[in-house]
Amino acid sequence: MRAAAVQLNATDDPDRAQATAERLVREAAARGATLVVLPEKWPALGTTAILRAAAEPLDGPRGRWAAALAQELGIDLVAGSVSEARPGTGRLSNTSVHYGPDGAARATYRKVHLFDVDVDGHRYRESDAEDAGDELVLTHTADGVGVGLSICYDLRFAELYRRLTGAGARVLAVPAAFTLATTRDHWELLLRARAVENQAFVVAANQVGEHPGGARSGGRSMIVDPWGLVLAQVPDGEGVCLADLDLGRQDEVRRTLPALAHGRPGVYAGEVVVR
Ligand SMILES: NC(=O)CC(=O)C(=O)O
Repeated sequence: MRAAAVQLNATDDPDRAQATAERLVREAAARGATLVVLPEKWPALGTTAILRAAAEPLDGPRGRWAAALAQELGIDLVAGSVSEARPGTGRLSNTSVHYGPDGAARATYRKVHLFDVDVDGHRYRESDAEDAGDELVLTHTADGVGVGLSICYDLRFAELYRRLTGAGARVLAVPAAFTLATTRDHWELLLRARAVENQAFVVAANQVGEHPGGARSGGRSMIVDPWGLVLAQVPDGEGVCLADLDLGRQDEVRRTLPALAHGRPGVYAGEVVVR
């Protein structure tokens, strides 16, 4: 199975972002990818006003575009995330949808951990406009491979990925708009840690460059294998990287270093002895 991570720079212009995403997804499919991941908030990124202006219900133009593209190319498309308008609430969700090769929406995940953080000289307050999801979601490709869905800041919460792995994830999808500063110092470290501790492939698609309002994303989209090795990485700028996910190799890693089987969740759930 060949996977791809798309890296782009979203602004206040969803049509431009869609044209870039389409070019890169088509390139990935032409190079043999059957699982493609887009970044977080791939159509538009910037101020809260920009997110609100670009927000759509999931069956809006961006959702219909993603479904049609997945169907035309015959791929599993984890369409990063979009700002989902939730009519009647005045609020948004940061929502990732997996479209199958038949164009059907197979799974929907809403970001559980909102990024309310001051970093890189910027004040991020996702909760100003967005509501957090409260469900973990494992989806399956058309070939039956378990893919755990997550979004960006979720990457810092190891428990989420452990639960997805326990439910059957072999691949962890991480669409992101990781800040420039945290991409530099934390991104690869966290992606490789999630890969090693879950003995899972990680397909991580990041935004890159500056967005209106001053936020900056660090790029370095990558695909990591269950041993923690970086299989492919996008250079600076917009682009796509691809790698073959060898599920047999993953079985071997899980068999020969059976840390997942050695876990003792019953002990972790107990009280901590404090002296
Ligand atoms: N932008 C995010 O949601 C998260 C991020 O940039 C970080 O955790 O660092």
